[in-house]
Amino acid sequence: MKIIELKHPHSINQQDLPPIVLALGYFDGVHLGHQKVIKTAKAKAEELGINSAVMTFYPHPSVVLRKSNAHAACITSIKDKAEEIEKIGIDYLFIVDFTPSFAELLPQQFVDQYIIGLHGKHVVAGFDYTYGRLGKGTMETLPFHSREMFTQTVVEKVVENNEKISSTLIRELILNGDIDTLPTYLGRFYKTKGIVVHGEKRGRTIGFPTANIEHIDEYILPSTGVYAVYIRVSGSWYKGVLNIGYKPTFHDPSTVKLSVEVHIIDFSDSIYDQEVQVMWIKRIRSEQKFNSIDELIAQIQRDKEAAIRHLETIKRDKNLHFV
Ligand SMILES: Cc1cc2nc3c(=O)[nH]c(=O)nc-3n(C[C@H](O)[C@H](O)[C@H](O)COP(=O)(O)O)c2cc1C
Ligand SMILES: Nc1ncnc2c1ncn2[C@@H]1O[C@H](COP(=O)(O)OP(=O)(O)OP(=O)(O)O)[C@@H](O)[C@H]1O
Repeated sequence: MKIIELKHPHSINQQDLPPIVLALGYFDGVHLGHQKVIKTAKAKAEELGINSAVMTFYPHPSVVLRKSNAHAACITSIKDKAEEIEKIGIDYLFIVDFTPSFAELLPQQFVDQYIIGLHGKHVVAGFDYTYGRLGKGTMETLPFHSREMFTQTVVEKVVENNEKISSTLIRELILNGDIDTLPTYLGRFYKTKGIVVHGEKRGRTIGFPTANIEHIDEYILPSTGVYAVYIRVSGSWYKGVLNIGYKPTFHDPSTVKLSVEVHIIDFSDSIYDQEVQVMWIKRIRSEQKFNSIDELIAQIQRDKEAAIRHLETIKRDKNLHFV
C-alpha cells in the first residue's frame, strides 16, 4: 500500500495518479462499519479494474475545530490504522493534514480538489458521511457536486444490538473497561503499543515482577483495574495479568501518575526499552487499597489464576489478529 501525506493546499496533479475508487472517512478503529465501507471500495475497484484508495485525516477534526467533545485519544494510532487498512488490500492511503484552512473548504471545493483532483472515479462512504465546511456536504449532495466526473456507492448503516457501530460507541466501551465486548464491534480485540520502562522495582520483591508500560501514541486507555491480557514481546504472544491505576496500597492516588504494568506469565527475560503490544481481553476487577502487602499478594495470585483461566478460553485464531 502506498501512503501519501497531503498538506492543504496539495500540489498533486490528477494525471500523476491512476484512476481510483476512493473510500472516505476518519476511520478511527477501522471497526466493522468502516471495514464494510473499505471492502466495498476494494470490490468496486476490482469490478472496474482500477486501484482502490482510502482517504483519512490527521489529527481528528474535533481537536482542530476545538469541539466540546474533542478527543485527541484514539482507538488506532495512525500507524495501526494504516496497518489495518493495508490488511484489507487497499492500494493507496491518503492522510490529509486536517488544518483550520482545510476545514474551511466549501463542499464543492473539497470535491474538486480532493476527489476529482486525486483522480477519483468512484466514491464509497457511509450513509452519514459529511464533507466540506461545517459538514454541509452529504451523500445526498455528492452526486450534484461530482460534476458527473465520478459515481458513488452509499454503504448502509452497519448495526449491532440495535445500535450503529461507531468509533464513539467503541471509545465509550474502552473507557468503561467493557473490553471483552469489543470484538463484536471492532472485529478484533483492542490493542495498544508502548515501551517497557523502569518502575519502582517493588514487583519482584512481592513475587510478581511486572513490565511497566509507557504508552506511545495517543491511545484511549481502559478504566483503572485488573485485566487479563495477551502481550507481544519480540514477536511472540504471552499470557499476562495487567494492572492499570495508581497502586493505592502504596500511594496517595492524587500524587502519582497513572501506571500500566503487566505480570507476564512464565516469563523472566529483561525487556526494558522494548516496544510491546497489549491485547486487552477481559476486565477482572477494580483496583483496591489493601491493608497489608500479604493481602495484595494473595489477591494478585487469584487474579493470575483468573486471567489464565479466561485466556485459555480464547481461541488464538487469525481472525483475532494473533499474527
Ligand atoms: C495483577 C495485578 C493486580 C494489582 N492490583 C493492585 C491493587 O488492587 N491495588 C494496588 O495498590 N496495587 C495493585 N497492583 C500493583 C502492585 O502494587 C505493583 O505491582 C507493585 O507495587 C509493584 O510496583 P512497581 O512495578 O512499580 O515496582 C497490582 C499489580 C498486578 C500485577
Ligand atoms: N456503522 C456504520 N455503517 C456504515 N457506515 C459507517 C458506519 N460507521 C461509519 N461508517 C462510515 O465510515 C466512514 C468513516 O466514518 P467515521 O470515521 O465518521 O466513523 P464513525 O464510526 O461514524 O465515527 P464517530 O463515532 O466518530 O462519528 C464514513 O463514510 C461513515 O459514514
